[in-house]
Amino acid sequence: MLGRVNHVAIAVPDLGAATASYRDTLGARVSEPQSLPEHGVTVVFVELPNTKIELLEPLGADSPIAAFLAKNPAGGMHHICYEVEDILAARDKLASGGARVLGSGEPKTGAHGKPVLFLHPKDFHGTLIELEQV
Ligand SMILES: CC[C@H](C(=O)O)C(=O)SCCNC(=O)CCNC(=O)[C@H](O)C(C)(C)COP(=O)(O)OP(=O)(O)OC[C@H]1O[C@@H](n2cnc3c(N)ncnc32)[C@H](O)[C@@H]1OP(=O)(O)O
Ligand SMILES: [Co+2]
Repeated sequence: MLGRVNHVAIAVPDLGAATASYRDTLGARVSEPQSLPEHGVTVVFVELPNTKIELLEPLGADSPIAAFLAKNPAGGMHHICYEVEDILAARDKLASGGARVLGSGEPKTGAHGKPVLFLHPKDFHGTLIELEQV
């Protein structure tokens, strides 16, 4: 079911500072910020040879990462995104096995313009999983 790791996400309190750290201190190429109000975050992507790092900060009052940052005020690893060929088939297989698909259960369009879903961290060893159809 799982394909490549599309990205590893780090939630941060200050996207500008995190962008400068990756660009200037670590010498990485970082994309322009993307505001995603339907997801309650603003993101940038750090482009690496074999995957990406998504840096994300809360956007709006109801950001799904607000509670995470309240518990981790300096920021922290937030989720890992795996690529799948058929997100609906993956969803149905996982849900039939008892995994909790977050939100409405219907894929939403993610930062790359592709359908994405999230799986509850408590069902996967304390790790929030994002699936992205490629
Ligand atoms: C899609 C656009 C973009 C892209 O890549 O294209 C993105 O990736 S956007 C990313 C932001 N969006 C999301 O994260 C959507 C899915 N997330 C959620 O629905 C919530 O964050 C949720 C339900 C995972 C957690 O919400 P919240 O923290 O408000 O709820 P709880 O406090 O009840 O948490 C329950 C339980 O889970 C633990 N938790 C929370 N977040 C994480 C995490 N990132 N990794 C691991 N564990 C997490 C939390 O500590 C609670 O544990 P407990 O032991 O009960 O205290
Ligand atoms: Co993501």
